[in-house]
Amino acid sequence: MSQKQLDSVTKALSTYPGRDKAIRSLAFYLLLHAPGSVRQKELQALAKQLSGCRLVMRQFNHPSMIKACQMLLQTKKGDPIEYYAGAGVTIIYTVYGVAELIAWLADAGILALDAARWYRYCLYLWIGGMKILVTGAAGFIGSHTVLELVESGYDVFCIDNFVNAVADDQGRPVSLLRVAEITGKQIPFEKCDVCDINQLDEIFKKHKFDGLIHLAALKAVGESVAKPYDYYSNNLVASLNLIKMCQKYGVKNFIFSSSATVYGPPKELPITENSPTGQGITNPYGQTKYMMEQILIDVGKAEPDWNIVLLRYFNPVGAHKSGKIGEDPKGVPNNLMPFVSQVAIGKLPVLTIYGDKFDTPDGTGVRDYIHIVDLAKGHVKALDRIKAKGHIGTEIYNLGTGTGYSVKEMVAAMEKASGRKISTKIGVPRPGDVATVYCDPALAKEKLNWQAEFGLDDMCCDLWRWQTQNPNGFLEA
Ligand SMILES: CC(=O)N[C@H]1[C@@H](OP(=O)(O)OP(=O)(O)OC[C@H]2O[C@@H](n3ccc(=O)[nH]c3=O)[C@H](O)[C@@H]2O)O[C@H](CO)[C@H](O)[C@@H]1O
Repeated sequence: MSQKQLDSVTKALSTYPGRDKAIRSLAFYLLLHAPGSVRQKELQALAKQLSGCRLVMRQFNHPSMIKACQMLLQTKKGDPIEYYAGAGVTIIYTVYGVAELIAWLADAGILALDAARWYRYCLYLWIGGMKILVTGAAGFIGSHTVLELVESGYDVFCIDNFVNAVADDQGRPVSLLRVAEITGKQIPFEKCDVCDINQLDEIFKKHKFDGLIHLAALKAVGESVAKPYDYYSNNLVASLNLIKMCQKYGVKNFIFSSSATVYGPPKELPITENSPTGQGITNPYGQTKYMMEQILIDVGKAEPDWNIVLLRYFNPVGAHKSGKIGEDPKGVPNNLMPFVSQVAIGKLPVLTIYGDKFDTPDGTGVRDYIHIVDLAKGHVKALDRIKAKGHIGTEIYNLGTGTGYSVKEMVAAMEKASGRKISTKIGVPRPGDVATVYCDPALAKEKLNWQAEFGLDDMCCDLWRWQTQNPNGFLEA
């Protein structure tokens, strides 16, 4: 190539207005979506080459970058708006360039870092962080979800009314303070009851949310039977208020925390998203989840430009591997695993197994237990999908592992993780309990590129670490 040709190529590359945005975006798109593709290997190789190509092309921009910096220095005294705008853009590009270089070096095996994560950071820098309102943020699912959101580059704003969370002496949520400790980032929080529409309005007025994750709800199955009014009014009013605020302030991305309970007693196994819902739900808590699904599905039809994702959780257990956040039930736990770990640590004397005559291999109930961190990541993936696609309408996903374990298997796994004997006795079946529940998580794998990564041992070891490091939950903080 002659010098003249080289000069014109260099000039074209450094002045092309879109520069390599298209290549870069395509590379990230392929990296994020290739795992579900049949031509996964080829696509990933192509993505790597495109990304490498981007780095090479960047070199051509160096002279123009230097010139831009010179111009920036010259405009300093003249026009402050031009100066600060220029400085802002230069800083963003520099941060982006460094993140991308790290991603590429990790991808090439030169740096021992998680390349996918660094590519994701680039993507977030490029598109800009989305600001997500998280309701019920200080709870078990909330705190883990906030942590994963922050780690993935999302901006969060957290609200909680402390109905099921612990505050320190200054009224701050202890779980989210721990999340701040783990992530090294501040977690913005305001105490708010989602049923208080005026307070909610103030919050929506102050912040420009790009989406929300609605987790705030009363959730004790037995209590809901005793206090149906509280459950219907709290869970439904809270959700309706949020829908109203979203309409008023133009927030169009709504992730809702639903539950496997909407399927009622399963008619088929594994349960898919197309399995029938709403039949045989035995308690008001489950009914509120089902009703909210119906309401959101209708809102999705009336607001075609909204994105609504209904996440049907199976049985979340475990804790973050740091041992700093975990499930902190008030009083005697209703769910199996918090009960089991409290027996293991000696806070409770014995676990009553609710029936051993079910039609299962060992006679005890079988459930699809999922590690809380996997569950939390499902929310991030739902937002990633909205971000990547722009518009998805209303979608529903099962978040489970697809594997069922019995009560006896769970107790044995916890004995192994804790190294302690867990006393059990056989009781009568709990009203409404069914023999076996587990899901088919294939749709979430296909569309969200999400699947549970942690197994039974991780669930029990992480739960045990949380339990031993925090024998009284968040109270001693
Ligand atoms: C019908 C229903 O709405 N179920 C809720 C309940 O599911 P599950 O009833 O599936 O969860 P769970 O943790 O209460 O029980 C799991 C299994 O352990 C058994 N067990 C439980 C406690 C105990 O002290 N002894 C014992 O043997 C129980 O019979 C079942 O076979 O909790 C989930 C959260 O994790 C969801 O909120 C579900 O919506």
